[in-house]
Amino acid sequence: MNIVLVGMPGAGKSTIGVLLAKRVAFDFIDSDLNIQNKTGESLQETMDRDGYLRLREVEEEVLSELNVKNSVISTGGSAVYGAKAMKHLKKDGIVIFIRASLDELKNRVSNYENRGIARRPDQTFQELFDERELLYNKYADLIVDSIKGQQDSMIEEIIKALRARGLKLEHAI
Ligand SMILES: Nc1ncnc2c1ncn2[C@@H]1O[C@H](COP(=O)(O)OP(=O)(O)O)[C@@H](O)[C@H]1O
Ligand SMILES: O=C(O)C1=C[C@@H](OP(=O)(O)O)[C@@H](O)[C@H](O)C1
Ligand SMILES: [Mg+2]
Repeated sequence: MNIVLVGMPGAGKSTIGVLLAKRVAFDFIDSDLNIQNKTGESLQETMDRDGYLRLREVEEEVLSELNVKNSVISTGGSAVYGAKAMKHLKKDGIVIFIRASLDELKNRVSNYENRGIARRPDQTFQELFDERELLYNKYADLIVDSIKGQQDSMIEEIIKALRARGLKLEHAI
């Protein structure tokens, strides 16, 4: 069984993911790095040359090809646009929506224009937030609020919720 983190850019998926993996003695995958490995370039370079839809396409390929167990998978914020990938991840994974407020995200993502977010060029942060909120909720098995400076207690909350769902986590400390 895997633990899959979804949510907006800046929500804390990568930060929480690696800490959580260490806590529960799972492997850790940040799918953004897998994408860069596959393309041999940065996410921004892929998007600059081929557009944001191409980045979403590669992301879906990478996620659909994952064949892992006992792993925490921190996805990129646009992963939920890939229905096939999400179906694949949900087959053997619990999906956790790391939910941050729009205001908190705005503080954390200061460089919205050039941070490599896979979005329509005319789309505002608010519009993107609203569009994606629906998708994160649709795929989430669990929702955990991303509280400023509270990474440790978020991890406690996740472990508690996973155990309540029957996940063994026998090596968790
Ligand atoms: N709970 C939190 N409180 C304060 N800052 C956080 C929290 N979680 C993440 N951050 C910060 O927000 C930024 C984005 O985090 P990151 O893990 O890269 O998010 P994501 O992978 O969801 O885009 C980083 O600078 C990180 O240190
Ligand atoms: O939300 C997005 O469109 C994206 C988020 C990024 O990952 P993080 O969510 O980890 O920042 C990365 O996958 C890519 O730049 C696109
Ligand atoms: Mg990330």
